[in-house]
Amino acid sequence: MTTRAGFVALIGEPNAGKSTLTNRMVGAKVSIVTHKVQTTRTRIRGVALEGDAQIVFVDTPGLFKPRRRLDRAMVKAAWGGAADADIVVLLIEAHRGVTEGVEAILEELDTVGHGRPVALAINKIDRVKAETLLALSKTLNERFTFAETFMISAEKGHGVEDLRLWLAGSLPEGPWLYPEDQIADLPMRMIAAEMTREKLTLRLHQELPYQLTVETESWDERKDGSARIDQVIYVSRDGHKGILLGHKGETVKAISKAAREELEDFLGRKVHLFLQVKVRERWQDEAERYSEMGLDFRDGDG
Ligand SMILES: Nc1nc2c(ncn2[C@@H]2O[C@H](COP(=O)(O)OP(=O)(O)OP(=O)(O)O)[C@@H](O)[C@H]2O)c(=O)[nH]1
Repeated sequence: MTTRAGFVALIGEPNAGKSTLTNRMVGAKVSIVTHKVQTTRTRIRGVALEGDAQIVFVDTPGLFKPRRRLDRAMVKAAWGGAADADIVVLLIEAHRGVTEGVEAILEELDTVGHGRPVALAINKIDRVKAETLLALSKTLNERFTFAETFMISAEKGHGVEDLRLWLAGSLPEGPWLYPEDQIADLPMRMIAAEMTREKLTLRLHQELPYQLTVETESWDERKDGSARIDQVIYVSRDGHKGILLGHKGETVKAISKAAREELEDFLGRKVHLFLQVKVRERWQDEAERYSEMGLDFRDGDG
């Protein structure tokens, strides 16, 4: 049997739907999805099987103009993902069209995309009329030579199957890169930290979710089959700690409960989750925090 395998990098502006698409392709929740932008910090890979092909998705952080060290490291990781991939898929939001951000990505693609197929996936087609969609596709195809164009709704699933089939057929021939039952190569402790961060993002308002980071400190398998997971939430100010804890610790308790339930669902067994909030004024300047997120601290040098 001839097998195919390779890496597919999903790139696009923050909120384009990269995580949603990865999850739909993989069929399991490996990358966190929220309504807030820039939720993906690490290069999360999901592995999908399609016939004889194994498609490894690199779900990159959204591309945006970096200002802070953390932002710069995230954008660097995103372009790094695209440069290493066999195929690049550019995700565009149908209702937003060719924004300044999209224009900047296209310019960068002229160099990075060189030599590998770049497919265009216009996402969120459920939000626009057919005429708008066709006009957008025409404009984009005049601007860049895409290998193929797909109109999809990552959320509703429209067009996703076509994209997956095309990717499977376009990957290079070769042995599979991961064991068949593996859906993500992120260490479980990192996935667990991402799940807690997702709950924090959903629960807290405005800037706060961007001012914190979550790390899994320890993971103990217990004799009764359950797991004890200890996580630390780093915030940069005392005030943030107060908001996070809430009245009588109610906020953090609710977050912990939601994260635990999702972890139990994911692992299919009982979980004891312990969250601790620590104030670390300059966590964004600490190299160790970056490696925990799968980022390179030096990439933030600007
Ligand atoms: N209407 C509609 N909404 C969608 C579709 N796909 C994704 N979304 C929504 O768009 C928002 C962003 O989706 P994500 O998958 O988190 O986007 P992302 O590109 O991974 O975002 P970052 O991680 O911030 O870069 C979420 O609220 C999704 O539910 C779609 O096909 N239609």
